[in-house]
Amino acid sequence: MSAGTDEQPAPALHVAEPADRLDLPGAEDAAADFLRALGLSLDSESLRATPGRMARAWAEMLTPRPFDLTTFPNDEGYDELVLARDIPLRSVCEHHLLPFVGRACVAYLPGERILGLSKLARVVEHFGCRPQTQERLTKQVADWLQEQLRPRAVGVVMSAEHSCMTLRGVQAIGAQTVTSTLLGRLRTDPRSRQEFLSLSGVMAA
Ligand SMILES: Nc1nc2c(ncn2[C@@H]2O[C@H](COP(=O)(O)OP(=O)(O)OP(=O)(O)O)[C@@H](O)[C@H]2O)c(=O)[nH]1
Ligand SMILES: [Zn+2]
Repeated sequence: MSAGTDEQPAPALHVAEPADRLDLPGAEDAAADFLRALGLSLDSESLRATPGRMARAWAEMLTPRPFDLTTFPNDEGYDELVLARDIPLRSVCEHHLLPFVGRACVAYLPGERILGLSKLARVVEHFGCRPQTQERLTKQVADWLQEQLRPRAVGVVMSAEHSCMTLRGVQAIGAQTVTSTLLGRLRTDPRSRQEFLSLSGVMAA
C-alpha cells in the first residue's frame, strides 16, 4: 500500500489478531474457573454474570479495531510539524495483563501527503489493543506511521501509569513512565527535536 502517491487511501488495516481466534464462550468458562480458583463463589446474584462480563471486557481491550488510513495530497506544501497531543492512551501490560493508561503525543513532518488527523489517535488506539510493553507500543506507532505515510519525520511520546506498578507490587502510586521514539529529522536535527519535545508538553512536566 502506498500512502506517498496519489493513489487511493490505504485500505483498512488487516492484522492477524486475537479477534480472528476469539472464543468468547471459552473465555467466559475460563474466567469462571479463574475466579473459582481464586476462592470466589459465583453463586451470588451479583457475581453470576461476572465471568461473561470479564470475557467481553478483555476481548474488547485486546481486539484492535481496523481503520482506514485516509491521507490527502499536501497541496500547500505544508512543511512544519503536525502534532496531536493529549491523545488518550490505554493498553494492557503483557506481564500481568493489567491496564496502563496515559496520554500520547504523535507528530510528523509531512512529505507528499498529509494524514487525516483522527488517524493519529486511531493508530495509538489500534496498537494499544494487545498485550504490550510501553516501549514496543511507542515504537510500533512511530514505525507504522513512517512506513505507511512516508513523512520526513515522526515523533511519538507516551506517558502512562501502569496499574501493575501502582495497584499492586511496589504500589508506586502516581509514577508515570515516559517513552519516546523519534525518526527522521526529529531524530537528527536538534532544533526540530527540541521543538517537538517542547510542543509535546513533556518538557514542561
Ligand atoms: N519495560 C517494561 N516493563 C514493564 C511494562 N509493564 C510492566 N512492566 C514490568 O514487568 C516486570 C515484570 O517483572 P517480574 O519480576 O517478572 O514480575 P513481578 O514479580 O510481578 O514484579 P513486581 O511488579 O516488581 O512485583 C515488572 O517490573 C513490571 O513493572 C512495560 O511496559 N515495560
Ligand atoms: Zn504489568
